Amino acid sequence: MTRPVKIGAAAALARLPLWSAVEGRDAIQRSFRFEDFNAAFGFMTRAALAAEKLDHHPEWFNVYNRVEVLLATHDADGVTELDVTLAQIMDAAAAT
Ligand SMILES: C[C@H](O)[C@H](O)[C@H]1CNC2=NC(N)=NC(=O)C2=N1
Repeated sequence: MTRPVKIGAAAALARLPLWSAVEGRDAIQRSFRFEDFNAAFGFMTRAALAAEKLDHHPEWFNVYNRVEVLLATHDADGVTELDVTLAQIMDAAAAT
Protein backbone atom coordinates (compact mmCIF):
# COMPACT_ATOMS: atom_id res chain seq x y z
CA MET A 1 0.00 0.00 0.00
CA THR A 2 1.42 3.45 -0.91
CA ARG A 3 1.84 5.79 2.03
CA PRO A 4 -0.61 8.72 1.96
CA VAL A 5 1.11 12.03 1.08
CA LYS A 6 1.31 14.57 3.90
CA ILE A 7 -0.11 17.96 2.85
CA GLY A 8 0.16 19.60 6.26
CA ALA A 9 -2.45 21.23 8.51
CA ALA A 10 -2.10 24.73 6.98
CA ALA A 11 -3.03 23.52 3.48
CA ALA A 12 -6.00 21.60 4.85
CA LEU A 13 -7.23 24.51 7.00
CA ALA A 14 -7.24 26.80 3.95
CA ARG A 15 -10.10 24.58 2.70
CA LEU A 16 -11.79 23.92 6.05
CA PRO A 17 -12.93 27.23 7.57
CA LEU A 18 -14.63 25.57 10.54
CA TRP A 19 -11.50 23.67 11.63
CA SER A 20 -8.41 24.86 13.45
CA ALA A 21 -4.77 23.95 14.07
CA VAL A 22 -3.52 21.75 16.94
CA GLU A 23 -0.73 23.06 19.18
CA GLY A 24 2.46 21.06 18.68
CA ARG A 25 1.07 18.50 16.22
CA ASP A 26 0.40 18.41 12.49
CA ALA A 27 -3.34 17.79 12.87
CA ILE A 28 -6.68 19.62 12.61
CA GLN A 29 -9.46 19.94 15.16
CA ARG A 30 -13.06 21.03 15.48
CA SER A 31 -15.43 21.20 18.46
CA PHE A 32 -19.02 20.24 17.65
CA ARG A 33 -21.99 21.13 19.85
CA PHE A 34 -25.37 19.45 19.46
CA GLU A 35 -28.87 19.81 20.94
CA ASP A 36 -28.33 16.90 23.32
CA PHE A 37 -26.50 13.60 23.76
CA ASN A 38 -28.81 11.80 21.36
CA ALA A 39 -27.98 14.26 18.56
CA ALA A 40 -24.25 14.10 19.36
CA PHE A 41 -24.22 10.32 19.31
CA GLY A 42 -26.25 10.27 16.09
CA PHE A 43 -23.57 12.44 14.50
CA MET A 44 -20.87 10.09 15.78
CA THR A 45 -22.74 7.13 14.35
CA ARG A 46 -22.97 8.71 10.89
CA ALA A 47 -19.35 9.80 11.06
CA ALA A 48 -18.19 6.37 12.24
CA LEU A 49 -19.87 4.63 9.30
CA ALA A 50 -18.22 7.07 6.90
CA ALA A 51 -14.83 6.66 8.60
CA GLU A 52 -15.06 2.89 8.34
CA LYS A 53 -15.98 3.15 4.63
CA LEU A 54 -13.01 5.49 4.10
CA ASP A 55 -10.78 3.31 6.30
CA HIS A 56 -9.71 6.56 7.97
CA HIS A 57 -10.58 7.14 11.62
CA PRO A 58 -10.89 10.15 13.90
CA GLU A 59 -9.48 10.75 17.34
CA TRP A 60 -12.50 12.04 19.19
CA PHE A 61 -13.95 12.72 22.63
CA ASN A 62 -17.62 13.00 23.57
CA VAL A 63 -19.29 14.31 26.68
CA TYR A 64 -23.06 14.88 26.59
CA ASN A 65 -23.75 17.21 23.58
CA ARG A 66 -20.08 17.96 22.78
CA VAL A 67 -17.88 16.07 20.33
CA GLU A 68 -14.22 17.12 20.08
CA VAL A 69 -12.59 15.81 16.92
CA LEU A 70 -8.93 15.66 15.97
CA LEU A 71 -7.90 14.42 12.50
CA ALA A 72 -4.45 13.35 11.36
CA THR A 73 -3.11 10.47 9.29
CA HIS A 74 -1.00 8.23 11.51
CA ASP A 75 0.61 6.54 8.49
CA ALA A 76 1.88 9.93 7.27
CA ASP A 77 2.52 11.45 10.70
CA GLY A 78 0.45 14.47 9.71
CA VAL A 79 -2.52 15.81 7.76
CA THR A 80 -3.38 14.28 4.35
CA GLU A 81 -6.21 14.50 1.84
CA LEU A 82 -7.93 11.72 3.80
CA ASP A 83 -8.27 14.08 6.76
CA VAL A 84 -9.73 16.80 4.51
CA THR A 85 -12.25 14.32 3.10
CA LEU A 86 -13.29 13.06 6.53
CA ALA A 87 -13.55 16.63 7.86
CA GLN A 88 -15.86 17.58 4.97
CA ILE A 89 -17.98 14.50 5.62
CA MET A 90 -18.18 15.38 9.32
CA ASP A 91 -19.16 18.98 8.53
CA ALA A 92 -22.00 17.67 6.36
CA ALA A 93 -23.03 15.06 8.94
CA ALA A 94 -23.22 17.76 11.62
CA ALA A 95 -25.44 19.93 9.42
CA THR A 96 -28.16 17.29 8.94
C1 LIG B 1 -4.65 -0.84 8.29
C2 LIG B 1 -5.51 0.40 8.15
O1 LIG B 1 -5.87 0.59 6.80
C3 LIG B 1 -4.70 1.62 8.58
O2 LIG B 1 -4.25 1.42 9.91
C4 LIG B 1 -5.56 2.91 8.55
C5 LIG B 1 -6.75 2.85 9.44
N1 LIG B 1 -7.26 4.17 9.81
C6 LIG B 1 -6.45 5.24 9.89
N2 LIG B 1 -6.88 6.40 10.43
C7 LIG B 1 -6.05 7.45 10.55
N3 LIG B 1 -6.49 8.59 11.10
N4 LIG B 1 -4.78 7.36 10.16
C8 LIG B 1 -4.25 6.27 9.62
O3 LIG B 1 -3.06 6.25 9.25
C9 LIG B 1 -5.11 5.12 9.43
N5 LIG B 1 -4.68 4.01 8.88
